[in-house]
Amino acid sequence: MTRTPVNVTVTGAAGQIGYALLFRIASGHLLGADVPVKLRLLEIPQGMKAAQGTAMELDDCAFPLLAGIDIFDDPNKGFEGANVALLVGARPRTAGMERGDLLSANGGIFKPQGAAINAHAADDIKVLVVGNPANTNALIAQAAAPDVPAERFTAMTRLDHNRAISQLAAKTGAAVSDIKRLTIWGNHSATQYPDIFHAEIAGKNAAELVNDQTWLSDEFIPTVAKRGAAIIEARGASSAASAANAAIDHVHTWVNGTAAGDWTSMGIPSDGSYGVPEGIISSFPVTTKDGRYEIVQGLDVNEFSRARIDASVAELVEERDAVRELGLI
Ligand SMILES: NC(=O)C1=CN([C@@H]2O[C@H](COP(=O)(O)OP(=O)(O)OC[C@H]3O[C@@H](n4cnc5c(N)ncnc54)[C@H](O)[C@@H]3O)[C@@H](O)[C@H]2O)C=CC1
Ligand SMILES: O=C([O-])CC(=O)C(=O)O
Repeated sequence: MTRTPVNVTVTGAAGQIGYALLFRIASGHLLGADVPVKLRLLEIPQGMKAAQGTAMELDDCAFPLLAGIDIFDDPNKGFEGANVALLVGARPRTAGMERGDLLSANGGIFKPQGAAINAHAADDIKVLVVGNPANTNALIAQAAAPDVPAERFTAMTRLDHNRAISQLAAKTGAAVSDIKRLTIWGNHSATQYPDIFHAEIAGKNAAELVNDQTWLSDEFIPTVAKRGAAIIEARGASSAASAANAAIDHVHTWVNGTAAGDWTSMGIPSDGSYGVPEGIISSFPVTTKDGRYEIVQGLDVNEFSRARIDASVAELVEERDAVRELGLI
């Protein structure tokens, strides 16, 4: 093992996504089978004991790539030297909580974490926000980190992307590996828009192959957009292993690149492409190479897609305005 270990900070390490995520990071799935990692686990004081228990289990796996584990309840220490930060810990919505309350509670988490990243992370820091509302939490963290290039703050829509591929494969009988160029646009919420108009199945246009507008409008889009709620209903707990898997996919693709002829979906600060207001953290089709991403340009957006992208972006604008009013950005 000759490479310098990469420092990976994971917040919410004692939570259910954390438990599904840490073992895969330590076994090399996040960055590659030849990249040693040092884990920095960040929790709140009440989560420290459980995080220590998870660290004991990580030790017990004797992962050859795991070069160390440290556990913190202070973000300034947790993000020190971080090259990759996975912001998973968040305040869940509880009964009677309004959306404003949720944004405000999460502001109390993501603002100080953004500031700690600004002050202490490595120069090449890459941030993925998983904790909900992921896009707006990413915006809050990014606004608190003015010295870090804004494009390093991303939000997770890869779970939605993977869910959409799986639903499309089930409908068409195709293998998931034959499906390319699917896009999630907008917010990681029920307004998101999974777009198959540019997707390809074994090289053929997916929308033309499916040729079923009713399925698209009444089944595919709502199934993907409301899958999180369906999992909660079925499992009695929110998606954890699939969310952890998507976080691994997001960072792995960001660092190692998209395959030729394909793209992925990431929540990223808009540069104004496709009419999405600049600065909003919205999901786009992106290609990645050498640790950088670029929005896929020049796609025709039909009327059906335009209305759905606009609706999801309008929700993001509302969330941005709400956190602005709360003084969080
Ligand atoms: N973007 C996406 O696609 C998805 C996002 N999520 C979101 O991910 C988040 C985490 O989910 P779970 O692991 O299931 O929740 P969980 O409740 O099991 O774990 C959250 C953990 O975060 C910790 N935590 C809370 N505040 C913290 C802080 N300030 N610093 C460090 N740690 C903190 C808690 O102590 C807890 O251990 C939730 O917000 C959930 O809604 C879940 C699935 C998919
Ligand atoms: O809805 C939730 O709380 C979990 C989530 O984000 C998802 O599964 O997409």
